[in-house]
Amino acid sequence: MEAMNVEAASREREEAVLSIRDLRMNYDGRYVLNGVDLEARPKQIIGYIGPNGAGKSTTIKIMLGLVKGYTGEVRLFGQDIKEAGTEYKRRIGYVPETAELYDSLTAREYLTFTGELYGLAPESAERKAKALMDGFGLSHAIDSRVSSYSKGMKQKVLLASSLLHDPDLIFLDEPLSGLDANSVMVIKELLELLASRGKTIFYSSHIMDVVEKISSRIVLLSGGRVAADGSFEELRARGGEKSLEELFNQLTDFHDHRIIAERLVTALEER
Ligand SMILES: Nc1ncnc2c1ncn2[C@@H]1O[C@H](COP(=O)(O)OP(=O)(O)OP(=O)(O)O)[C@@H](O)[C@H]1O
Repeated sequence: MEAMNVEAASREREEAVLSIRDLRMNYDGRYVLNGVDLEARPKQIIGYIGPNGAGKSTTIKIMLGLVKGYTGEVRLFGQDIKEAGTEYKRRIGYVPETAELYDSLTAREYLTFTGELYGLAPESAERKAKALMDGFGLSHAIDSRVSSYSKGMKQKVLLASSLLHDPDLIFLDEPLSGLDANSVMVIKELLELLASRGKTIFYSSHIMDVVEKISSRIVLLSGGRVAADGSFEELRARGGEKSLEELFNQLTDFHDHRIIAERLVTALEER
């Protein structure tokens, strides 16, 4: 029985697209991540939430190989990223929290360039760039410089650039930032369709009603560890019939919003 459990556990781990064990990271002696355990499988849309400064971006950047110096184990597609070389990065898409687009390029140039970096042939990269820009309602602006784009338009270009090489694992930091309500609906549908086709989507956001609606699983990072992990319904069953915003306050043990707001107003009114 024991042997079977071990076997099943190791098979489960092999199937995981992403597997993190006892991840720790400190900056200047202060532990930001202090024993994070996490696994993700194909078809999951995981909302990664937590207070400001909890270490969400740090976790994502470690998985992308952008932050070194951690301890613990990070496996993507079954391989330890410390031993994996760079090939696995072709299977990853990433939308960073702060965009670093090459503003002097047009969207067509930027997307074709990004596609080529991921190994697409130039004509295939350009065809996909055009299709994605069409899909996002930006075909009219494809030959304009990205520097002239609005915030939401830039966000769409970033989303397009993270998807055009058809990655299996997609990391999104605040993916809906700056998008209007119609665009939010398109992206939500898109993420669901991608997940249904076997992709894994791992995103972090502070917009709780969006997280509540689009995540098949919610992982809450607090105090350097995973403080809650489950579907919204599971978290709700644990915490009472509450909104995700209220559960977030409860799970991070935060109840002082009124007092803090009052202190701020008092400080503003002081002569
Ligand atoms: N390069 C760095 N050097 C020093 N400290 C850092 C560095 N990067 C991040 N930190 C610190 O690590 C902590 C976690 O930062 P991180 O950006 O991962 O948080 P987050 O959960 O993504 O926050 P937010 O929700 O505000 O985006 C913060 O206290 C931050 O100041």
